[in-house]
Amino acid sequence: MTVPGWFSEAKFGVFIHWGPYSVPAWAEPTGELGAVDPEMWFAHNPYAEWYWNTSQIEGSPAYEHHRTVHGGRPYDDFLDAWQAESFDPADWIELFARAGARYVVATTKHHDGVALWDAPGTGTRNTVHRGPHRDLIADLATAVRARGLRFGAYYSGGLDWYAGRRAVIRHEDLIDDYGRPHEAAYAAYALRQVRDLIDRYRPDVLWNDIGWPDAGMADLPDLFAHYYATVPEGVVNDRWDGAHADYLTSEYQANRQNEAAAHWENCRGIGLSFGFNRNEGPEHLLDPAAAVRLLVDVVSRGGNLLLNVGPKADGTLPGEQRAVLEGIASWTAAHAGAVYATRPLDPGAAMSHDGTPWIRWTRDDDHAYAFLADVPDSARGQVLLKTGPGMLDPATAVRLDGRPVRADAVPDGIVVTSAELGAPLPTVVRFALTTSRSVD
Ligand SMILES: CC(=O)NC[C@H]1N[C@@H](C)[C@@H](O)[C@@H](O)[C@@H]1O
Repeated sequence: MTVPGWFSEAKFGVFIHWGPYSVPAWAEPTGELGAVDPEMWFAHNPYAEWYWNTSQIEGSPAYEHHRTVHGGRPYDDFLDAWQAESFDPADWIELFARAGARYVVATTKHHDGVALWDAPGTGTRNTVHRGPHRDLIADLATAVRARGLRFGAYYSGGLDWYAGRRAVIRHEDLIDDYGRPHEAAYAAYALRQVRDLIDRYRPDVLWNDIGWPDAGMADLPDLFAHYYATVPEGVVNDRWDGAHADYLTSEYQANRQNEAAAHWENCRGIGLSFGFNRNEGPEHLLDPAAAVRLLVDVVSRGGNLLLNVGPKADGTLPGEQRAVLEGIASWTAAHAGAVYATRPLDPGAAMSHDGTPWIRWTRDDDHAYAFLADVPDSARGQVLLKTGPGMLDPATAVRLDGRPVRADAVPDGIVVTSAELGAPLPTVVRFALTTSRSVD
C-alpha cells in the first residue's frame, strides 16, 4: 500500500455530499456511525443523504415526515426542486483552502443514483438536464484546481437505488447484503460511469463507496490500470470489496481498526450527517476546537481527516458549518507548520495524553511539535510533557502563536510553563529534536 507524497502530506481534505436529498435535508440526529445500535440505524438513519431509503421505512419518523410534509411525493421531485441558485464554487473552495484543506472529494453519484454530471446511461436523470442544470462536477473540479487543491470523486459503486435493485434497506436486509445490485448490467453501467469520470475530470482521488458489483469485479484491474495511466499521482481508496486499496478508510467510529494502516483517512461530517440535515443543532456539530483536535489527533497517528460539509439545496453552505471551517482556518493560520508534511513522533519519544491536559505530538525532520489543550487552571500554566531522555532540547521551545513559553528538563520529561495554555483550541510548542538521538 503506497500513496504519492501529496496525499500523505495533505493531512486534511473536505468532503462534499450534495444531491436531491439536500432539498428535504431531513434526518434524525441519532448518533455517530459505530455508536448507534445497528437495529436502530436504518429506520432512524442520521445520514440525511439516505432520505429516500429512510422515508420508505413504514413507521419511521422519516416516513411520517415525508408523508405529512412532502405528501409522499416521488423522490425525483426533489431533483427538479434542487435549483442551486446561489451556488458559487469559488466561494466554497476559498473557505476550504483557508481552513487548510489540501484536497476536496465531491459526490458524483450517491446511493440515489443521481449523477452530478452528464453521466452515460443516466439519460436526463442528472444535474445537467434537471434541477441545477449544471455540470456540478466540472464546476467543482475547476474551482478546486484553480485554488491549487486536489480534486477527488466520490462514487457509490455498491449501492444505486435507481439503476441497481431498489430494495428498501432495513436492518434485516443486511442479511442479503444491503439489497446491493450485483448483476452484469449494473456492473457495466457503473464501470462506464467511473471510466467517464476518469476521462473527463482526472480525479486525484477515486473514492468508491459500499463496494463493487460481483459481476464487475473482473473489470477492476483494467479500470485501475486505466486510472493510474490517466492520473499518475492518483489515489484509490479501500471500498472496492477488497479488489485494491492505496489507503484504508474509517468513518466516524466505524472501521477504526483501519487506522493502524500505514496510510489511512478518517471521514465524518461536521455533524452526524453527510448531507445537510436541518434537524441538526449546535449540540450535534463539532465546534472549531473539537474539529481541530480531531484533525490533530488523526495527523498525530499518521492519518488524513476528510471532514464533510453538506451544502443546502440553494448552493450555500450552512452558517454553522461555515463557522466551524472559519474556526479551523484561524487556528491553522498560525499552526500549519505543525500539521502539514509532518509524521507521527516515535511513540518512545513522547507520550500523548487523552485526558486533561490533552496532549498530541507530530514531528518533521528537525522538530517535534507538542499540542496542548484543556490545561486546567489548577495547573497554573504548567504542563509536564513525558518525553524520552535527551530527545528534545527544552532551550529551543517556541510557541507557534508567538506567546512566551518556558521549558525545563525534569527527570521524566519537560515542564512547559506558559500563560493562556488552557484554551480548548490546542496551543503548539515546537522543540528542536536533539541530534544526539534518532527518534525513528
Ligand atoms: C462504512 C460505509 O460503508 N459507509 C457508507 C457511507 N459512506 C459515507 C461517506 C456516506 O456517503 C454515506 O451516505 C454512505 O452510506
